[in-house]
Amino acid sequence: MGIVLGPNQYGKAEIRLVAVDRDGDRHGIRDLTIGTSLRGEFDSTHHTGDNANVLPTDTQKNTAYAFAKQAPVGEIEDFALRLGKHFVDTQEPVRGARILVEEHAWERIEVGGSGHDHSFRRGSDEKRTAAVTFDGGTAHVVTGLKDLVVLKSTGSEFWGYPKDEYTTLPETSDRILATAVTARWRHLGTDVDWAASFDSVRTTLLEAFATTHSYALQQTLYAMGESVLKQHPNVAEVRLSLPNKHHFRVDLEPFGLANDNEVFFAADRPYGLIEGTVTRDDVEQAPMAWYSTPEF
Ligand SMILES: O=c1[nH]c(=O)c2[nH]c(=O)[nH]c2[nH]1
Repeated sequence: MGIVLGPNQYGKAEIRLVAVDRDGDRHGIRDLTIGTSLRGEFDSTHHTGDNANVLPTDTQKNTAYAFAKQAPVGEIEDFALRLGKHFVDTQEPVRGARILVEEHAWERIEVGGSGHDHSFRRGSDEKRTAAVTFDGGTAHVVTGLKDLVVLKSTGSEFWGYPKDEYTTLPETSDRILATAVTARWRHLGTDVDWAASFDSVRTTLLEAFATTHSYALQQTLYAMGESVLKQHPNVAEVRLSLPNKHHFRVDLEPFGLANDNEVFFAADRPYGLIEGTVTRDDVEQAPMAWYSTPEF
């Protein structure tokens, strides 16, 4: 029986980078959390601790900061592509790079009816994400968003499920449906207007959530993914992770009050977790684009 090293990668996780665009009095601010992971010829360090091929994770972190100084960060997909290509193209033992970026929102503080030049407040928890994989030839770009919290106060049912001796959940034809959307979508190619594409996919996801009369969060998930693929020919597949943020109708009978779906208890855990991929059946799958992507 032999023991061998399996797939491995290494890099710096959660590099916190804030870049201020000081071009003029009206500053811009970009707030990113970046992860780098390198794959390649790293057997020696694992077997003997010979680090001749190991570009330190500290250097990887420094590279992200230096790149943010040398050129505007731009769209996070482009920034990730630049970083990934740099590591593969400049370090001979590095055969592949995976760069993860999460962008945190800041908004200008309103003063006297207009946004202040250099004072900001943190926006919502929603993050825009990019996951770029580059193997020296092909680059895969997976754009996404996280923690987009949405709720429908009606237009959601859940019934017709199997019941056994442990089932207590009452069937319902009217409930609150709420979730925090994590979605990632893989682009075909890299010649994309990332900002416009992101806005359009996000709008599509929200519209599909709002307009689908839901009999299950699973059905809503599929409708959201299908809608993105129908409206975006450049998107090959969509992966969604939807926690079912349960809202339980409070029993007000003890107080002699009817509760016509007006008062709910918002439970934070446990929650149902509905996950799925919606994909075109005529595109080549790209497992490397998703390798070790968080949530999927
Ligand atoms: O939309 C739902 N899907 C489920 O699978 C499920 N399970 C459950 O208890 N409630 C719900 N709701």
